[in-house]
Amino acid sequence: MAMPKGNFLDIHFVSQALDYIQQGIHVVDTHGRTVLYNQKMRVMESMEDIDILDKRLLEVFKFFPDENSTLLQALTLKEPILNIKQTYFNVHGQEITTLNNTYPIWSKGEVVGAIEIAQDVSSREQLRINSASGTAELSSFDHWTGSSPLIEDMIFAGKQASNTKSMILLTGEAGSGKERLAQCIHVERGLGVHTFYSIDCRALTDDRFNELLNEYNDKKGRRELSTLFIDHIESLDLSLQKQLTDLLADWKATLRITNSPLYYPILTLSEDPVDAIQSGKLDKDLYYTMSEITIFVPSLRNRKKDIPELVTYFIDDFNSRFQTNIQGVTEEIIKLFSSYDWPGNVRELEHVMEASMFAMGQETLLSFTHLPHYFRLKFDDPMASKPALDSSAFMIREGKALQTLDAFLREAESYYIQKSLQYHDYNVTKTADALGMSRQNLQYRLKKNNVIRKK
Ligand SMILES: Nc1ncnc2c1ncn2[C@@H]1O[C@H](COP(=O)(O)OP(=O)(O)OP(=O)(O)O)[C@@H](O)[C@H]1O
Repeated sequence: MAMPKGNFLDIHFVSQALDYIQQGIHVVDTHGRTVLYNQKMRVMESMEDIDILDKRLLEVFKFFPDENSTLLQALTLKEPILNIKQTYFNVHGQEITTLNNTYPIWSKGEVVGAIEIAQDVSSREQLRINSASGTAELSSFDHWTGSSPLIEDMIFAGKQASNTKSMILLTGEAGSGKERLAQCIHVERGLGVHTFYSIDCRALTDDRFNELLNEYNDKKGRRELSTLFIDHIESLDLSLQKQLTDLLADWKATLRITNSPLYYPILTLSEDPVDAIQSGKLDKDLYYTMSEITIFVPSLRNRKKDIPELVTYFIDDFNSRFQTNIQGVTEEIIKLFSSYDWPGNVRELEHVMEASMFAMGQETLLSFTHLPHYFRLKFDDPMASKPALDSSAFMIREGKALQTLDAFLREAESYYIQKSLQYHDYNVTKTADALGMSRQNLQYRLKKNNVIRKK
């Protein structure tokens, strides 16, 4: 490749240029850490830079046990891996299918990284049958993990709803367990393991939505009752929401006449319906049509009593998947987990547990040092859940082990940005100006560093 004159071919230059390419581009270094990730890839994998940059692939994506990432294969085999279709899951548990051409990158006779050029084929496979992993297992109320009062109320409401023929709306934050609850209701209704169909509305076009509904009609046939689980309604275009309103209104009208549904719709919203209507994301008529029975799935921060039970559940689950024998976690971990707010809910806890167990050697008790690096950074002091604001807090402290330079620099960055924001009365434009960066860059850093933005 011809090199331009001057000093402008830096990583930001390259990354901006890659954003114009209509195929997903993902570049990792020799450790499998992401160094470049273009706009198309962000859309295909529903991820932001902050979720992925500088992180190892296996910290971020989950692959089936017998499949390895094509990027990691290209790194270890030191040869191109061509035309491979790969299905995997992002940190939010979303299933992604891509068709990849992956190449090692060489410098001075050594492999220094790998580049993947990917095409999205998930949209062709958005009608999932059964659970995300494609296995025959569905969750049931008999094995629900968590028994806090809010969960008891939710299970009670779920069981009552299962006794009706009505459509059901599940609301709750991302990762709180809505799909899991939908599966429990399906099982409680006595429906078969292969009759739980799900459509994820994120990134669906008009045509694709209709195609999926037709595919569903073809697949479900007329013999066995099924659930049609429509996930993330708020992501549908308003015109599609109108279509969905009509479909659900027809469904209700048929039920009134025949008193026996052809299928059971269960829908989800990951936002507060009132906020979503006010912000113009959710059609009011759709909301009224689908909200006959609404069940709220509580966020993990409002039911921290469930954390020890969930931790034990994930240890057992990953022990059996990874063939390990981890016995438990230290008390410090439970205290620390209970002091944290879990914005990504149970899914975030699941990922933290998975990454921590992955990092363990022969030890049988999971402790602070096993937690993923990015997660440890949130807890300068294992008992604190907010980044330090006192200038002395991120300096060298007596009786405390030195942190790595990388961790120190991140902390310093977070501290300096926070102070600058306070100084400029939380005005992002003025702060960005003063710090000599674009507004967009500052916003990215605010997110990256979990900086608190309001007084
Ligand atoms: N009670 C639970 N016990 C064990 N695992 C759970 C529980 N609740 C949720 N999970 C796990 O957490 C992850 C997120 O759950 P789920 O997909 O049901 O959430 P969601 O609310 O539908 O998320 P999203 O809105 O992002 O689609 C899944 O891997 C799920 O298996």
